Amino acid sequence: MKLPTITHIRAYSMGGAAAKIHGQGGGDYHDQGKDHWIDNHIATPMSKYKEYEQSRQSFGLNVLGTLVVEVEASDGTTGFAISTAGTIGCFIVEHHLSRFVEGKRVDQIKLIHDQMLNSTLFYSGGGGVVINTISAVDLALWDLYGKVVKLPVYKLLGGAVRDEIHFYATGARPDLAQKMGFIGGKLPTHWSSAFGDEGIEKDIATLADMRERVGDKFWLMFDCWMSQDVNYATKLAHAAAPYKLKWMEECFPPNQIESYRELKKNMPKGMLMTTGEHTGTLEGFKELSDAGVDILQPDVGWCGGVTSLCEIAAIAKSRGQLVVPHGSSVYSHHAVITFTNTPFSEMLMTAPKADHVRPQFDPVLLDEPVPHDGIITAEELDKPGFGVELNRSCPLERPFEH
Ligand SMILES: C[C@H](O)[C@H](O)CC(=O)C(=O)O
Ligand SMILES: [Mg+2]
Repeated sequence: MKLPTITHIRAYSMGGAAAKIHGQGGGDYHDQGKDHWIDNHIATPMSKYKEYEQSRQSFGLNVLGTLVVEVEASDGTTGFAISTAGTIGCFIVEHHLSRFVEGKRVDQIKLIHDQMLNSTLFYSGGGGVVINTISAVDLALWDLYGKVVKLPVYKLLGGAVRDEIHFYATGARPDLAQKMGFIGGKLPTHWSSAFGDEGIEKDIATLADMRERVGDKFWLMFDCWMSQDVNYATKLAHAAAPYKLKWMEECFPPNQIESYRELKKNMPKGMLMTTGEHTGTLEGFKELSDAGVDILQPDVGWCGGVTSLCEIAAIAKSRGQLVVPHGSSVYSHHAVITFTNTPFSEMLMTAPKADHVRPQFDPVLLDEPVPHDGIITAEELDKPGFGVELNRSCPLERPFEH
């Protein structure tokens, strides 16, 4: 089969600081409206500042907005993907990365990926918004390739190793998630090391209440969003053990490798230590794996795309660790269904009260599959590319046409 070449790459943004409209969700899933559980006094490294304690949006968590990358092939087929990078991402795509994409054949994804990573090293710092942007391009390329050869991405990656994906839910209401068929519920912690023992007592009270509601078997986890120090995390983990907490997630910022190593030594037996959603390099994941992280949690939209996610999964596999990506919907589903070390996956509950299942990237993707009774089947993923379409009724802007 003679494959077409890529003729155009285009980058659009929605929301973020550069936009007039906020609270739309999309690729920047933290950009939600008022009174959403995801912005209600979640513990963060900024919690120590009174004025930034209540809301993550107050310190700029939704400042980037959605980036949409669209690629077009010489046969007229288009592919696209989204991530969190907004207008900054648009600039990087149109003025820098476009040179590595346009003119290549649609199957030259690994070559383009390597060129994008190496050419941006001088300003990427090995992560952050540059890697988010590269991820969106990588995902768009996989989508295009799949649409050209009329195969779902998971088949291009080697095929499914299981018939269905089982999900746990992240949100404020694990008790409701249980009723919706999920296998577990991950709660955000609301208090950080800045609040000392009182913070621990308050989060344990929430955990105890949830344990009471969901019974003994349902998984409960804590997502600590980089808000702790080793001492606090150790105390919280031990206080949570009687309530059968399954794991402690992202207690520290991504580069505090020694803190993870120390916590791993201090954890109660059987409790898992997880992290990775803010790590953007292969080297970073290797260090986390070396430190004994039990579950690596890359975000496929922030770690270099599906191409990087497969490499990260291999690092975890080589040590008998799991890789359970951070949210990211279809972009994760197509990869994890091919991984032998991803026995379950995450559904991020973007409904304001976490009381029903809403597609994670609503409203930007059309036909985004969601779990029913906590499950998505391989069959549901059987559409070319990632099997989703771009919702063109969203207010997309193209600020840097090249
Ligand atoms: C709930 C967390 O603070 C964050 O918004 C999402 C996350 O880290 C996760 O799903 O994991
Ligand atoms: Mg997390």
